[in-house]
Amino acid sequence: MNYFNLPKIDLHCHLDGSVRPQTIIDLAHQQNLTLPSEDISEIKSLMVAPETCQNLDEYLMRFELPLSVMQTEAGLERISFEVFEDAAKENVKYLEVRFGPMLHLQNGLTFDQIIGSVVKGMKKAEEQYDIKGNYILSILRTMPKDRINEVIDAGAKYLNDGVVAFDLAGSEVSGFCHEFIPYAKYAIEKGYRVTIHAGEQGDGQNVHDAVSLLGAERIGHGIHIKGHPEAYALVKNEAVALETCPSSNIQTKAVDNLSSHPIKAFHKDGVLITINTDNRTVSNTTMTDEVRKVVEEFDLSREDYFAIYKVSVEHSFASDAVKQHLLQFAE
Ligand SMILES: O=c1[nH]cnc2c1ncn2[C@H]1C[C@H](O)[C@@H](CO)O1
Ligand SMILES: [Zn+2]
Repeated sequence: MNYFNLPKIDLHCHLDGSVRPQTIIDLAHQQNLTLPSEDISEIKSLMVAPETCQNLDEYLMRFELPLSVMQTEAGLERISFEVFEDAAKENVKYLEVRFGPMLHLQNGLTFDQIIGSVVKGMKKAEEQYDIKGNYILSILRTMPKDRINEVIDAGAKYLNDGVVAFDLAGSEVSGFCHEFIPYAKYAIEKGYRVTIHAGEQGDGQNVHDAVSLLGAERIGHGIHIKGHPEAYALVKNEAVALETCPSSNIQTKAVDNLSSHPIKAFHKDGVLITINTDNRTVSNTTMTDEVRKVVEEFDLSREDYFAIYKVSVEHSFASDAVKQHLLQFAE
């Protein structure tokens, strides 16, 4: 299989984890910021999480540097354009990018400016390349909750015009969903779709809670439904799609190595899985690499690949028209 030429869909990609190292240097100069180094390979090494991370929390420390240059409208718009450009150039046909608006308040931007800037960058890329996209607004579980509804309100202006869904991200502790029930409910009432990071560092019960308490239609990672029969059955029976990110899962120690990743076992058993990058820079990856790794490690056929592609289309938060467009690329 020619992995580069295959049509691909990425439903789980973080904006701040997918910044080009050169862009960090350019924006730091424009914004008069001092960098730890001017050398691009050193900047890259500060952004890429090592395979020897202890856990998710260590992985999450790699976002500080990119976030430092993501505090202006121009910076956000450029980075958004570039992530769609990079994906389009490797035949990603549809990309859902997520980010945490609350992480971009350091210079006094409003939520409208923050969300408006990334949507503008995405639309510019959609005009130039054969790619379609949408944004997901992530709330960081460890941050104060007092402004969550403000984020939801600000994003509502862009709903189905660049923004489609609500997510919870960041460090994962057991039972976190209980604290977020009113916020997820508010987002759903406003018209957001819901995907939640769960079962990555935390247990399978978090996945069960995300679906049953928060209304998640998709789950970020969801690895730990393995070993939790109730969560496994719920995900399978309710056709909740898992957004699997193989390279990231190894770095964060969600799995020991690729061969022990449950992705193929899930797929063979009818649990809906998708293949995604998580963070193009922090995980030092592309969709081409993620697809190659999964297909080669688990000896998937072309038919298997396109079955997964179709799950991605069906469970994307794209409009029906975009879904029809994406199905044209399927075999
Ligand atoms: O894989 C992840 N799990 C949980 N949180 C994550 C992951 N990748 C990135 N994040 C966090 C760090 C980013 O700053 C934030 C918003 O994109 O989301
Ligand atoms: Zn993620």
